Parts: sequence; structure tokens; C-alpha cells
Amino acid sequence: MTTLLRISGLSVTARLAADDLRLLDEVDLEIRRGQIVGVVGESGSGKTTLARCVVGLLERNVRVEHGAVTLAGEQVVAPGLDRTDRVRGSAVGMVFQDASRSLNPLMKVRTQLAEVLRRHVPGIDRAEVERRSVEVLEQMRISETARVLGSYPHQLSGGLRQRVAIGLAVVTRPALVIADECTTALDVTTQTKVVGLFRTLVDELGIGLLFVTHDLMLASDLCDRIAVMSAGRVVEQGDTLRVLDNPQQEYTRGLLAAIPSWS
Ligand SMILES: Nc1ncnc2c1ncn2[C@@H]1O[C@H](COP(=O)(O)OP(=O)(O)OP(=O)(O)O)[C@@H](O)[C@H]1O
Repeated sequence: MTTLLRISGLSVTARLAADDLRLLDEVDLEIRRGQIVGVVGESGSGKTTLARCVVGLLERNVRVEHGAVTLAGEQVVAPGLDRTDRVRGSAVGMVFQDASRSLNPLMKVRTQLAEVLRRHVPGIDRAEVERRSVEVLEQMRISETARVLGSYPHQLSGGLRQRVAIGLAVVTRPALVIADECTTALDVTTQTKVVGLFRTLVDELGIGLLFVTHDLMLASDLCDRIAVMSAGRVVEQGDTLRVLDNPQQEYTRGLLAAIPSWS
């Protein structure tokens, strides 16, 4: 499997009024095609900062101090360098916690898919837009494609909305998808479906998935590898079973101990 995403020695700092705050500290992480890597850790450990750094969506007071992000062999982030606009939305798709951040409430699903396709697939014609829109909804295991295409986001259930948001992220056939707490707002049954959908997508399309979650149980169900973050550092990473069955770090043991059903 080829390496899709390589994060090496990444350190990121936020400038505050008084002084600088280190948000990420020497983070190393790799994702290969067909692989799901979970980033887990407590609130404030730096998961979102890491995910947003890969796609160049850092806040204005945040900057990369050291290290680099390389996507399919091309360096896209380094100190003083941000080439993420070349890959955002095309080679990399993103799904956030709240589908409403991905979906435009004022546009029907059909229009939103068409807009993304036209932006990223130059010269695509109307028939191909429709064909790929239907295809991606089918990949999302949505059966009533005509109804969903003709609906505004608020006319769909939460689970359906999140599947449409994932469809919007993968319709351009990205090599990598970044999902940040994207199942957190869903009920457990819908969450299980969305997680199953991600596994199928990764297996069928051979994409890589960076799955950010505070839910270690969910990560253990879905991810091939897990990186455990604490205070901006990856304190432990490896194959999911290895990390969870034989954690090497006290911090990871603490996270596992906090799950009542674990052991
Ligand atoms: N622009 C910023 N300026 C200052 N501090 C920031 C900034 N962005 C993030 N932080 C701080 O960096 C730390 C890591 O935040 P981040 O959102 O990456 O953590 P997280 O693990 O994703 O947490 P959560 O699970 O709660 O979303 C937090 O303490 C947060 O307050």
C-alpha cells in the first residue's frame, strides 16, 4: 500500500496576547491507501488542530513552526508554505461533526453536488453531473435518490443529512477523507450505519481515512490504526488491536479504564 498522507515532525503554535501556545508538538502520522487511521484523545488534545492543519484550515493566529504535511508525494504544508488550496475538496474531502457545516441550507442537494462537481471536474456536462450525483448517493446506501436530490437539507433526517455530507466530500473521488467527530451528533444506530459506510467506502474506493474521534470504542470498531493524542503530542500509535490490547502508555491505559465496558 502506498503512503497517501505523511505528517512528519509537525509542530504548530497559536499566538496569544501574552505568549505563544504550542498546539501540536512533533506529530508524526501516516495513512496509506485503503487504511483508516483513528486519532483519539481527550477534549483539547489537539485532534481537530491536526485535522485542520492537513487541509490548511488553521485559524489566523495559528502557524506551523516545524515539520511538514505531504500528500501523495507533494509537500502541502510546511513552515511558511501552504499549498492546501490545490488539494482541498479535490484530493482531500472533509466531513465535520455537524452536517450543517458541510451543507448549504439554502440549496437543494442536487445543486450542492453539481456545484462541487463543476468546481473540481472541469468541463463536466449536465448528464455526467446527474449520473455522478446519483452514483454517489447510491454509494452512500441512499435508496430514494430522486427525493434526496430534490430536497433541501432541513427536509432530511439527521442521519441522511450526514450521509449526504459524506457524499459531498467523496463525490470528487478524493484520495483522502478527513472526518472530524462526524458521527458524534448522531444516535447510536445511525452512528453504526455511518461507520459501516466508511469501512465500505474505504474498501471499495481504496481511499485513506483520517477519523478523528474522542470515542475510543468507535475507533476500535472502525480503525486499522490508532494514534492517541495528549496535550498536542501523539503519545502512542500502532495497529488498533495492539494499542488497545496492549497499551504501552499510562495515558492510553487511563483512556481505556474510563470505558466501563472495556476489559
Ligand atoms: N486558534 C487558537 N488559539 C488558541 N488556542 C487554540 C486555538 N485553536 C485551538 N486552541 C487550543 O488548542 C487545544 C487543542 O484544541 P483542539 O480543538 O485541536 O482539540 P481537540 O482534541 O480537537 O478537542 P475537542 O475534542 O474538544 O474538539 C485546546 O486547548 C484549544 O483551546
